Amino acid sequence: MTLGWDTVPSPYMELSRADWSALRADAPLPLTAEELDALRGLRDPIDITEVQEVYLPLSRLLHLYFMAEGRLRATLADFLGATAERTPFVIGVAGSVAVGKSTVSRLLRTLLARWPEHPHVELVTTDSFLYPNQVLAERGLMDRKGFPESYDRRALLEFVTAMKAGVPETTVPVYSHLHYDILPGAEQTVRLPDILILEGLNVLQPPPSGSPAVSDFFDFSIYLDARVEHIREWFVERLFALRRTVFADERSYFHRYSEVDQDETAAFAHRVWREINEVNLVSNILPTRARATLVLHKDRDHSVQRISLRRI
Ligand SMILES: Nc1ncnc2c1ncn2[C@@H]1O[C@H](COP(=O)(O)OP(=O)(O)O)[C@@H](O)[C@H]1O
Ligand SMILES: CC(C)(COP(=O)(O)O)[C@@H](O)C(=O)NCCC(=O)O
Repeated sequence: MTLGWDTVPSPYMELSRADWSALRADAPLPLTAEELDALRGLRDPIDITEVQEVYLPLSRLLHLYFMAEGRLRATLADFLGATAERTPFVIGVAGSVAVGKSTVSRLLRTLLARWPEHPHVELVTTDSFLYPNQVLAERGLMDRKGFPESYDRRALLEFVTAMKAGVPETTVPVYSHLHYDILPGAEQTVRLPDILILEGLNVLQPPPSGSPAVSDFFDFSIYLDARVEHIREWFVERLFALRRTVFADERSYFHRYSEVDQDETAAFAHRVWREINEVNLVSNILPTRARATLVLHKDRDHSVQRISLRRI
C-alpha cells in the first residue's frame, strides 16, 4: 500500500483498487443483484463485484466516520453540560454530468440504511434548487443549466442549514428530467435524517465571498472523477439511450430527438456536451475535486481503479 509521499507532498493518500477492496474487511453484502438493478442509472454497468470491491469498503469507512462524529458530538455536549443534539451526518457527492453520481448516491443510500443501527437516510439532489426555466430564460441562463449561477444557492444553503440545525421536517422543490424543469407545486418532504446525502454537480463549490458554502456543512464528501473524454462518451451514449426511452414520451422536453436521425442526435449530444457540460466541468466542477474527502477515479468502463483519501 502506498501511503507515503510520492514525489510531491499531497493532502491525499493514494490507494489502488486492490488495496482499497481489502479494506472491506468482513463487511457483509446487504444487497442482491436484483436490488442493484433497480438502483442502476441508465447505461451504468455497475455490478455486484464493483459493490463488493469499491462500495462496501466505502460504506465501512463512512460507518466509522459516522460513529466518530457521534462521539465528537457527545464530547461537545459534555463540554456544554447539555444533551447531544440530533444532527444529521451530511455526505456530499460531486462530479460531472453523466459521471454516475445518481447511481452511487442511490447505492450509498441503500448500503448505509442497512448498517446495524438502521439509520434513516435521505437523499436530495441539487437539481431541486435549479431556478425554473422561466427564471433561467429571463436571466439568459438556459444554456447554463448546472452552472453555479443556475441554482438558488440561498435556498440550498437554507435547506442544509435547517437540516444541520435539527429542523424536524422540511420540503424542497422537485426537478423533472422529463420536463427539463422544476415541477410547479411539487415538493419532496425531507424528514430529519440520521444521514443526509446531498448529490449534485456543484456541491463542493467554494462560497461567493462573504457567505458560507454548502460544503461547510459536510461531514464527508465524495468526488466522482473520470477523464473528460470518457465522460463525454458516456454522455453521448446515454443521450442515445434516452432517445430510445425517455425522449419517446411525448411529454419529454427532448421528444423531437426521438424522431430525428442518428446524425442530428449525435450533433445535438456533442454540442450540449461541448458548449454546456464540458465547460461547466472544466471551469466549475473539476476545480472543486481538491476539496473532497475522497475521490473515486473511474476508468473508461466505469470501474473505480484508484482512490484518493484525504489525510486527517
Ligand atoms: N434529458 C434527460 N432525460 C431524462 N433523464 C435524464 C436526462 N438527463 C439526465 N437524466 C438522468 O438524470 C440523472 C442525473 O444525471 P446527471 O445529472 O447527468 O448525473 P449522473 O450521471 O452523474 O448521475 C441520471 O439518472 C440520468 O440518467
Ligand atoms: C439537471 C442537471 C443540471 C444536474 O443537476 P444536479 O442534480 O447535479 O444539480 C443536469 O443533469 C442537466 O440537465 N444539465 C443540462 C445540460 C444537459 O441537458 O445535459
